[in-house]
Amino acid sequence: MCGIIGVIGSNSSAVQAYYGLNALQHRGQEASGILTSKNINNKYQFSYHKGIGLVSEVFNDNSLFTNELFGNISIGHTRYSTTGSSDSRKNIQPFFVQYKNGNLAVVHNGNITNASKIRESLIKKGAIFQTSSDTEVILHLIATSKYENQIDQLKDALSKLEGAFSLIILIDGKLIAARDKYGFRPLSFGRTEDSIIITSETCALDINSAEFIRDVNPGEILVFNENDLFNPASINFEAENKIKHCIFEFIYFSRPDSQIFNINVDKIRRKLGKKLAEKHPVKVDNNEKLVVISVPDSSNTIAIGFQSQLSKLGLNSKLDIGLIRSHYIGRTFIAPEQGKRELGVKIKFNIVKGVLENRHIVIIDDSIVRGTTSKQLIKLIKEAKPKSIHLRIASPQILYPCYYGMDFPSKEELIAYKLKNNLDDIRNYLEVDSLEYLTVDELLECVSENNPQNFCTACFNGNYPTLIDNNFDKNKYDN
Ligand SMILES: O=P(O)(O)OC[C@H]1O[C@H](OP(=O)(O)OP(=O)(O)O)[C@H](O)[C@@H]1O
Ligand SMILES: NC(=O)CC[C@H](N)C(=O)O
Ligand code: SF4
Ligand SMILES: [Mg+2]
Repeated sequence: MCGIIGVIGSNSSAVQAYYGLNALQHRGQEASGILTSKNINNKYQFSYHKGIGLVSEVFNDNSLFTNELFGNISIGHTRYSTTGSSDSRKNIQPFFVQYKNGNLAVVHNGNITNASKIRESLIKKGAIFQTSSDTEVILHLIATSKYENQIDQLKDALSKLEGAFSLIILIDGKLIAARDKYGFRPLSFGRTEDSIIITSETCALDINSAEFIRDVNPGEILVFNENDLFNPASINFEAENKIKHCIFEFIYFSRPDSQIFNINVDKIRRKLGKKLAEKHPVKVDNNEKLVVISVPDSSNTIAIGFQSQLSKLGLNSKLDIGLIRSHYIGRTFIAPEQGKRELGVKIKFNIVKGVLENRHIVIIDDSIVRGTTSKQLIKLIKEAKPKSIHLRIASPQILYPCYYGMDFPSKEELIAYKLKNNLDDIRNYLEVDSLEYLTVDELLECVSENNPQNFCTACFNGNYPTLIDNNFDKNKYDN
């Protein structure tokens, strides 16, 4: 998914980008970078700093902001790799080049499904690629466009891309936001007194005390000029928009304090929990008290909704904290290798024995992807000897790969696919007393204030909104 941010206007733009990237850390934990443009004697110059690791690890020296990153336009990125190796420094964004019209830099959230085709046709014409990432084709397409004007070049380039892209582009004196016609990934912008901030999630506006203005529309290019900051030019580069927001942004990716696709994430997570309890409640013999526990952090709000709905249904329950999560371990699902994910889950959670022992427990999680988290957690919870363990999942079974910015590229990795979507087999594998998921329809009912047709649900039902590359290989261009 990745987190992106762009700031134009203030001379502390890089510091604002840094604060924003910290707020977006949950969207990518592998690498991060900030690039700043400064105008020295009427000449624009880029300076940048990037590295492998968390934002706080990469930017651990304050003097970077006073000595290097001090211009009035900055862009930043925190990476969760989907195309191109995660541990290769060359794939760390922002990417930048100098070309016939000046300096050009980009940060990207999403995954371009025809990147391989474009790359190979450019290579045939003599292009030299520096990275193994899909994002690099954007720079090539802009630089090789037949148009003179930079906005025309950009329109030309973007209309050749397929798949998911929320972009922030920095050219001399301008900051540009653009979003694919489906609006797969979020992108919005806001303002402070003297700057404009464009970002993946509104939590990065809040951390900068910026006021939200609106989302960048699907198929829109928005151009902010340093000389007229608050009057951006809006250009549509696609005649027709077929909106397909990623519904997984609500389920897991985004932070609950963000507003994405014009809805508060927190509100949808609560609804998911309520719907789950309404359609798939847990009933215990003699209405004995059921202890509802969430798998922190992504399911905390879902568990609140679940328990409040159980109470409404007259079912005896209480919400409690049965799992303690180490905050020194990040998100495990988005770790790039299975070994790291397994180790991550193992060292991330501890149980609160007194809460679980001799109780009926329902564990609430937002999703089961590879099954790494639930398998290990249930084993751990059993050490506390509960009376029974039930599992409720606030999304449908994930049966198909995502090609739009989430890294589960092969079906064979997905536990529901491996077990042929047989609920009993999954329940037996996880060793729980009962297991239920939300259905796709139930999930869509939770986003009904937006048009449910406007959401991508391909990883649950295989209805991909675009052509996909069945031979996709994340590491195709890695050595
Ligand atoms: O079935 P799996 O392949 O294990 O993936 C699903 C799990 O991973 C995610 O949590 P994660 O630990 O990434 O993030 P969180 O701490 O924000 O919940 C998600 O919330 C599930 O708990
Ligand atoms: N998850 C993302 O948004 C990834 C961006 C880009 N495709 C990369 O792999 O770096
Ligand atoms: S396939 Fe799933 S994760 Fe990917 S964009 Fe669609 S809903 Fe989101
Ligand atoms: Mg989780």
